[in-house]
Amino acid sequence: MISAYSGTQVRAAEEPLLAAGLGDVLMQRAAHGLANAVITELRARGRRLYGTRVVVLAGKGNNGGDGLYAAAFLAGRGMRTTAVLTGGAAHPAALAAFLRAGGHAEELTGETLKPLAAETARAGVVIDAILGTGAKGGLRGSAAALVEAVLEARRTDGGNGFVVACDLPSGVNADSGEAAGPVLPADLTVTFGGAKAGLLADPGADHAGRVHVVPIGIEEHLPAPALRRLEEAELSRLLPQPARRAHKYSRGVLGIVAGSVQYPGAAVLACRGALAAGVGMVRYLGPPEVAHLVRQSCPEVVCSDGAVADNRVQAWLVGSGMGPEDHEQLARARDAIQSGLPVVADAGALPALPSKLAPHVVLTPHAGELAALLKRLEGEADARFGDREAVEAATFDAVRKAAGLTGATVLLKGPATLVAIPGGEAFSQADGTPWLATAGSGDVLAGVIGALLAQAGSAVEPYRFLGMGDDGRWAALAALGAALHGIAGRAASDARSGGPITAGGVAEAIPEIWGKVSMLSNSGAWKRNSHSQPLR
Ligand SMILES: NC(=O)C1=CN([C@@H]2O[C@H](COP(=O)(O)OP(=O)(O)OC[C@H]3O[C@@H](n4cnc5c(N)ncnc54)[C@H](O)[C@@H]3O)[C@@H](O)[C@H]2O)[C@@H](O)CC1
Ligand SMILES: Nc1ncnc2c1ncn2[C@@H]1O[C@H](COP(=O)(O)OP(=O)(O)O)[C@@H](O)[C@H]1O
Ligand SMILES: [K+]
Repeated sequence: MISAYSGTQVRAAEEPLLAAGLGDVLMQRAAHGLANAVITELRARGRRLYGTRVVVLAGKGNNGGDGLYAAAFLAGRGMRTTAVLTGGAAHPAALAAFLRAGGHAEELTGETLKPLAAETARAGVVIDAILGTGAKGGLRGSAAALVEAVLEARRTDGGNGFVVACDLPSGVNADSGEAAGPVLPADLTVTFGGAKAGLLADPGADHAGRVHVVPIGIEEHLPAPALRRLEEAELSRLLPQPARRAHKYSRGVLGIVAGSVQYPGAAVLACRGALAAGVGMVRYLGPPEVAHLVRQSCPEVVCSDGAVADNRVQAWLVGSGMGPEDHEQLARARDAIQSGLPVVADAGALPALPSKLAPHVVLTPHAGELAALLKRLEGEADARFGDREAVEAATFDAVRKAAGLTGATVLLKGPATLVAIPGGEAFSQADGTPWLATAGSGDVLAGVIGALLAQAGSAVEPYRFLGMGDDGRWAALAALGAALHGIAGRAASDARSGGPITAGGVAEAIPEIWGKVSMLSNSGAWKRNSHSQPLR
């Protein structure tokens, strides 16, 4: 699991070591990790260190100090290093070390801005150490002008050096991933002590490139993370496996209220997602025309046009492919949401939610749907997240806000899919490929999460190892679904040499991904019944 922290959490964890006079030791460790990452990257690219030009953009604080110490180390290895001092001053000891090592420093001024921007754009390596966790707001003033000029020079002259962000791309908010001003996008972010939450949430995640965490000795002082990312070890532990004496009802039945005469395909794709994700049985409720199509495409599904109350299930999925005019389906969706069972509420169910929900209700909006939901809940006049762009500019805050206002678990779909419960645990999964942005892909995801909810029952124990409160399991389940969906999408594309995929293709890829991920677990996966079948 990747654990990510707010800037404040990391700074608090540094406190005891700073109080013990270890500030310079921490900085040396950070700088060393940064320099080593640069060397590893250059070697991986088949580039020589000797003579390669490095420009470090160094702010006046400790982030700039890290960058200057790292550049001093690289100068000692024969790299040609220039420091651009962006804040009118620099960390004195780090600057002295840099100059001693043979580095060359330039002050950023009105006159030097253009030539320094051109030099930065041409450099083989750029270390962005303007601002770190001490930033207030985005880049401003001459530092902002420099980054804009570098971006412009790269656009026009095509510089292709790689950019390494020191701790986080300067101007990205460590807590939220927001970026109020210009940002130099990094190929690699080397972050210290623990990943920053803003590196796992867009737009910060988009600017960060690959994220590499360098331990500096503060780790034992870190609290519970602000944001988690499940990796293979956790996924394999959390994937349900049928017990030897399982029967279809004990494995979990998912009721699906989805699709409409206008969008019948959504019902089919949701069913396919659910069937691929290990559920014991799917019951479909909807108009006869849609049920007919579902039967033809998925003969495993039991269809009816009955009422929610007449169907015994362990979880519901409602809303995919439904519009505001589908009154009968919407009435079923409301009944399902109020049943007290775990529910995925997707697409068309989102505008028709009851006012107070609980974390066992998982909402699955994309950014546009989340904006509409928040606009309704906050009131149009006060809405901070009134449109898709506003949500995309602050995804982590938006998803947390929606969880807080609704009381539900909220999953915001996107390149980094975020999941949050009210006032608590949050996850970020970025396992997919942009090819997943294809019609019907969200319906498959809703089916997958529905199937996981149906299999999870009320079990709490399997999630304890994640170190969260009990409600956090709803977020973990949703994150597990997003991860499966993302990995399956990537596998489906890889099987076509990286080419496009269809939503149906994603569903088809899920069982094999499930099998592969489960095989990684040797601790015995999640067992609902007492007689478990060992994994082979
Ligand atoms: N505390 C420590 O001893 C350690 C800190 N570390 C590094 O130090 C960084 C944090 O250092 P600082 O607290 O000095 O803060 P920064 O280096 O992030 O920011 C420095 C200063 O920039 C100014 N500033 C803030 N917002 C600005 C903006 N929007 N535009 C222009 N200037 C702005 C402020 O005066 C601020 O104090 C971390 O990100 C990490 O890289 C690491 O070296 C590990 C140890
Ligand atoms: N750029 C992207 N990179 C990776 N995954 C993406 C990207 N854009 C969208 N996705 C994923 O694709 C799915 C799209 O869902 P959604 O927008 O609901 O599609 P639809 O409504 O057509 O079913 C989500 O799982 C989302 O996380
Ligand atoms: K930085």
